[in-house]
Order: sequence, then structure tokens, then C-alpha cells
Amino acid sequence: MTGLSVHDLRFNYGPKQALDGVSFDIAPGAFCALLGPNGAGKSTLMALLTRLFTTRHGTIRVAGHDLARDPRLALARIGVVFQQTTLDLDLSVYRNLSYFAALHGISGREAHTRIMEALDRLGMAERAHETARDLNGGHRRRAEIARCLIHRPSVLLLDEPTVGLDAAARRTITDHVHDLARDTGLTVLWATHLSDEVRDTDRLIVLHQGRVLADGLAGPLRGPHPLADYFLSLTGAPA
Ligand SMILES: Nc1ncnc2c1ncn2[C@@H]1O[C@H](COP(=O)(O)OP(=O)(O)OP(=O)(O)O)[C@@H](O)[C@H]1O
Repeated sequence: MTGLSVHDLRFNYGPKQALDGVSFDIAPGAFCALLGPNGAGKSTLMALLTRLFTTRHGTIRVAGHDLARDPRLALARIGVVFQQTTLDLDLSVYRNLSYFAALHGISGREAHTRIMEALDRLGMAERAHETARDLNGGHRRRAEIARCLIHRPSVLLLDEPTVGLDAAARRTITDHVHDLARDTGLTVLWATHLSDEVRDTDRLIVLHQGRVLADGLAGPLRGPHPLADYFLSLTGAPA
């Protein structure tokens, strides 16, 4: 298994149990939507997957590397898009990506090739020399996703990456990331509370109050019902 594997993960904020025995395996090249209402535990899970938080309860394996035992190897295989933008708005798109490449020890011609390849994948090559501040929200997000690809990760983690974007920009970004999983074998974990971002062919994990309530292909799970109705019936919360 070279994708993402989580086993019996538990995490507490003091007396508050945010994750209560979360387990799943995501195969390489799969697009997995992590659907949960506010407070489900999505951000806590992302924080554990990126090692912002640690826990003694449970295991995480990234591309076969145990995150607790081999953090450097595991983290090197991850690309992350956080909820809040982390671009330097005063730099060009290209400089944002070349700075990130340098942090990963990639420079010169190799860095240039990877940067342009990544921007091209996200339909952003023509905007390489625009200042990040001048981009709209959707283009900023695409630049951030391109930046995540520079070090050629195996697993891409996105924490509600479409928050604040309009419907067209949300659609473009979800399409791009689905294409990435299909074309490059990248394993994707896409946290969202919006059921319209999930396709029937996606793997779907429903998280609620720190527990996995459902895990499978989205189409068969929802059956004849719209996904939003299925989600409501499981969690009592709208999506
Ligand atoms: N620093 C904290 N201290 C105490 N409780 C917290 C803290 N951060 C989160 N929680 C609680 O842990 C639970 C999971 O929160 P988390 O932010 O992981 O959920 P989420 O699914 O990401 O929600 P959202 O979509 O609102 O970001 C919630 O009940 C939340 O109130």
C-alpha cells in the first residue's frame, strides 16, 4: 500500500474527544472526499496527518512510511493545501513556487521545469509572472495546488480548499484535482462540508463527531438519494 493509511486515530482537546478511533486506507491514485459538518474533526485529522499535532493513539502511514517513526520520509511524500492561503501575496506566482522548490533543495533548470509543469497542470502557466495579490481567489488556490506538486508528493491533502470561492471556481478546482489523481496516481484526501463537490465515482468517508459513519464509493453509498439527503440522514446536519 503506497497511498494513505490511518488506523484507530484518537485525539482529545482536554476533555473534548475530537477524533474517536478513525481508520481508513486510501489506495494510490484514489480521490477520497472527507465529508463532515462543522466540528466533525476534519481539521484535527488534517493537523495530525501533517504532524502539526501528534498523538500517541493510532498510526498514520504515508506512502508506506510511518509518520510517527519516520516523520521526515513521510512528510516528504505529502503536499498540503490549508484552509487559509499561504501564498506570499507580494511575490509573483513563479517566485512563490521557486521559493518552495528551494526549500525542498530543488533549484536551477530542474526547478524551472517542475514549476512550469505544475502551473501548466493547473492551467496557470500564463499567470506565472503575475503578483499573487492580483489573482482572484480561484487562481490563488490553483497556484497553491501547483506549488504542492513541485516536490512530487504521493499524497495530496486539501482542507476545505474551496472555502469562499464562487461556484465556477469551485468546479474548476475540483475538476483539476480529480484530473491529477486520475492522470498522475496522486492519492487525494479532500476535506469538505459541501456534498456537491463529491462525484459518484469518488471514495467517500463521512466523518461526524470524530467518528467515521460511512466509507465507500459515493454512488453506491447514496443509492437513489441525493448525497445531501443521505448525509443529512446519517448526521442530522445539512451538507
Ligand atoms: N483548540 C480546541 N480546543 C477545544 N476544542 C476544539 C479545539 N479545536 C477544535 N475543537 C473541537 O474539536 C472538534 C473537531 O473540530 P475540527 O476543527 O477538527 O472540526 P472540523 O470538521 O474541521 O470543523 P470546521 O469545518 O468547522 O473546521 C469540534 O467539536 C471542535 O469544537
